[in-house]
Amino acid sequence: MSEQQGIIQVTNLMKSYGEFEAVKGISFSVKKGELFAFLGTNGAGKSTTIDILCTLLKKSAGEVIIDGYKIGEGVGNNHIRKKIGVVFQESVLDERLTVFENILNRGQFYNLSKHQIQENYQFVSDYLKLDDIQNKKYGTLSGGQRRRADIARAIIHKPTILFLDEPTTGLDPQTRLFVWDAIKRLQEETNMTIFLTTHYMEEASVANQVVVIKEGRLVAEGTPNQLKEKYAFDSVHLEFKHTFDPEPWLKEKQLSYALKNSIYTVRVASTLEAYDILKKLEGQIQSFEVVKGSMDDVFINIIAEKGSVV
Ligand SMILES: Nc1ncnc2c1ncn2[C@@H]1O[C@H](COP(=O)(O)OP(=O)(O)OP(=O)(O)O)[C@@H](O)[C@H]1O
Repeated sequence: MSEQQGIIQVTNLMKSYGEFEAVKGISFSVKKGELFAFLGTNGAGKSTTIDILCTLLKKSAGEVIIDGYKIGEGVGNNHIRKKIGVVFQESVLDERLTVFENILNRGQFYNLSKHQIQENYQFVSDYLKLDDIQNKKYGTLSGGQRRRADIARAIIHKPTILFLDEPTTGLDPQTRLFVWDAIKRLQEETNMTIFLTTHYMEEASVANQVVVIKEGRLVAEGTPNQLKEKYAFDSVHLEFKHTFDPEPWLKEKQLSYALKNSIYTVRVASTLEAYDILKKLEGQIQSFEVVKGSMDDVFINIIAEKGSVV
């Protein structure tokens, strides 16, 4: 496998559930060591795709190559399973066992020696800070503690690729930051490839590569910056004094705008252009806010089929 080819290569992947086509021929590639964000609305086909990439679900058509091995052919699936770790939306740990016992079991599943499991346990405990929960039964843990244990279990065999299906959904902001920090450290310090689905756009904004799918089709891909350039824009939100009607002025200046709840959202090429508008309309403005284009805009605009909101 060359660096160019990518550690994950998906070509024209399709999956049908009976008559229903959940994944309709998607192609993309993930480079080794990158943080890859796989985005889409609910029901877009993200979990279906992840389940296929993790060898848990059979594809209907197309080709998937992971770490040089084809899914569904020869020893491909066995090889792939040893190379990947998976954190599902739903937990798969045993509620009656402690965190340590759960992780130990998983290590034995991979035929790791006792010594190797101990060594790897230190490694995962360092990243997920397991000391305070390792002797607690999984069933008694809070949501955030469970997530730490889930990720620890998924990486006890030090996989090359870690699949994370919405790893931070439902966590409080502080726990979310902790889990996110552990994921980023794993990527940066161990060169683990991270394949992530998330509904949090601030997480996607630090990915190396982003792919967006909609109704089973790939609708956009690129780096966060490339996508922001294409689908997001800076804007200035303006509320005017009641005595002033801004529409003739905005039209004369050929500015693109939208009006909602008496707030005008005016699209600008840069925050400097916003400054220029504010200066020109000084005296007529009740309040204002200058807003930088974000990954949220990117997502909303892509999903709305490139329709811009102003
Ligand atoms: N076992 C199944 N049988 C029939 N349809 C299914 C099955 N699993 C998923 N689907 C359908 O396939 C589509 C894609 O589902 P999938 O769970 O892959 O979406 P998703 O992008 O992961 O959504 P979410 O963000 O809500 O997790 C949905 O319309 C879903 O209802």
